[in-house]
Amino acid sequence: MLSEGLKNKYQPCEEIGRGRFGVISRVFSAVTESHFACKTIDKRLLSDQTDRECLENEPKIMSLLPPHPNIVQIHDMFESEHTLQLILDLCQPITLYDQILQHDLSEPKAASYMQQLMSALAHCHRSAISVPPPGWRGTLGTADGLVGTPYYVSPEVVMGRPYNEKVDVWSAGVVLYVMLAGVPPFYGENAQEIFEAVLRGNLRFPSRIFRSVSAEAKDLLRKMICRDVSMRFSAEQVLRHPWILNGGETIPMD
Ligand SMILES: Nc1ncnc2c1ncn2[C@@H]1O[C@H](COP(=O)(O)OP(=O)(O)OP(=O)(O)O)[C@@H](O)[C@H]1O
Repeated sequence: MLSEGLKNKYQPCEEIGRGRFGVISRVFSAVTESHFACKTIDKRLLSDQTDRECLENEPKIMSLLPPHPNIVQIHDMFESEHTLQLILDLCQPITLYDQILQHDLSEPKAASYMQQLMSALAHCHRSAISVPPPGWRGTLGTADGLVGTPYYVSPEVVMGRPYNEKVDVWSAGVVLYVMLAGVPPFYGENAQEIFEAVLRGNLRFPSRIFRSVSAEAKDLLRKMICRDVSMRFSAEQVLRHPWILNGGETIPMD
C-alpha cells in the first residue's frame, strides 16, 4: 500500500517481490508516464542495530552515488512512523538466482553479467562506496558487526581483520563460481561451518562440475577468490581479464 506521501504521485500496480524487510510493487507515475519499483520497508521488522544501519545506509548510499547504467537509481523516498518507501528504477522480473536455478547460464552470459557487476563495483569503489570507516573491524558472529551472507564473506572479514574494497571482489568471485557451478565454493551445514570452510579457503574445481568450464574462467576465479588480499584482483583488473574481455568465449591458441 502506498503511503499518503506517495499516493498523489504514483498509482500502485501489482506486487513483484518480497525481501527480508518488506514488499516490492510496481507503480506508475502519470507525470513521467513510466513505471517504477516501490520498495516498502516495514521498520518494525528490523530486529537489531545492524539491520537498522543497513536500512538507513541503503537510500543514503544510493542517492550519493553518481548514476551508473548497472546500478538501480533511487527517484523518490517517503518515510512515516513504521515504513520507509523507496521509488526505484524498475528492473527485469527475472533474477540472477532464477537463472542459476534454471541452469540457464552459458559462459558468455556469465561473463556478460560479471562485466556489468564489475563495472558497477568499480564505479562504487571509485566513489569510495564500500570502504569501511577507519578502525571498523568485522568479527565472526552476528551481534558483533559481521554483515553479509555467510557463503560470500571473505576470510579477512571472518577473521575480524581490517579490510578494504577487495572484500567485494571476493564476494563477486563467489557469485561467479555459483553462476558456473550452481553451488558455492565453500559450504557447510550452518554459518559456523561455512565460515570454517571459507577460512580453510581451499578453492576446488570438481571435475564432474567443471569439466566443461574453460581454463580462462577458472583462472579468473582463482584471482578473485584469492586469500592473499594483495594478490587478489581489484574490480578494474577483473574488467581487464581476457575471459571478461573476450565475453566468456574461449579463443583457440595458435
Ligand atoms: N528495482 C526493482 N525492480 C524490479 N524488481 C525488484 C526491484 N527490487 C527488488 N525487486 C524484486 O523484489 C525482490 C526482493 O527485493 P529486495 O531488494 O527487497 O530484497 P533483498 O534482496 O532480500 O534485499 P534486502 O536484504 O535489502 O531486503 C527481488 O528479488 C526482486 O525480485
